[in-house]
Amino acid sequence: MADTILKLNDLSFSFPDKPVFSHLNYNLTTGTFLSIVGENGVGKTTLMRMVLQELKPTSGSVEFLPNRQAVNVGYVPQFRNIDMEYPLSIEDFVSLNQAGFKLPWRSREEKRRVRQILAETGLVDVCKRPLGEASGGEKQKAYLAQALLDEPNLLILDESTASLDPIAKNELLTLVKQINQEQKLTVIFITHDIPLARQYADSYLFLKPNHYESGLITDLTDEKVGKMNNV
Ligand SMILES: Nc1ncnc2c1ncn2[C@@H]1O[C@H](COP(=O)(O)OP(=O)(O)OP(=O)(O)O)[C@@H](O)[C@H]1O
Repeated sequence: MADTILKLNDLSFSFPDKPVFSHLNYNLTTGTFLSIVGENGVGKTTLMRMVLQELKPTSGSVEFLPNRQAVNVGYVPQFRNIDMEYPLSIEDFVSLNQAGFKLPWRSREEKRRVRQILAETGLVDVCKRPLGEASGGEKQKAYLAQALLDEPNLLILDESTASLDPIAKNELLTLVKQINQEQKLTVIFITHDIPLARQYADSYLFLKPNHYESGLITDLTDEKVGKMNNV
């Protein structure tokens, strides 16, 4: 039987003035590309904040398997524009996630690892460019590379493709899908874009206020999306 990396056990969460979701149960299998979908404000980011252990469940639990230490979570945020004057190059920005990062005293091994990640993410040719001058797609790849440098086995993409053009969206997700398949990296992709989820994900978790549904992405038909939107 396939291994589970993350379990949501009867998970409920409320802010003091707002219940967000209740009694959520989900088993995430190692190596799955899961898409979490649902309208604005339904609680997708709140759920990820619990996985990142920034928020504590009101009841229930988030369980990492086989144990907390075995799961290294990487996080790629939503696209944020970076000031043109931002001083670091793409390479130095990616290196920020390296333990003991001290420019320019990185060890040979640390430099080799950064080079390897830059190659994996297709950033070698632009790595000396100031991050502020990079395109939107290159900036998101730099965030991805930064997250991958720490060798996560669970990667969260939190609306990371929102506001990218279709070519950059597909480039980023093709790259993530390739790493997901080659290295069995488990991926949680939060998005509003159901066609994009269908193109790349294996499974879905659809959140609605007081309701959720999950399954294989092939079962997320237009009819089901319509039904979910009317719940
Ligand atoms: N710190 C907070 N205090 C109170 N309410 C909050 C707080 N943070 C978020 N909320 C509310 O909790 C609900 C869930 O927010 P969340 O950001 O998780 O939704 P989301 O599904 O990620 O939305 P979006 O797709 O717009 O990013 C929203 O109604 C939001 O306004």
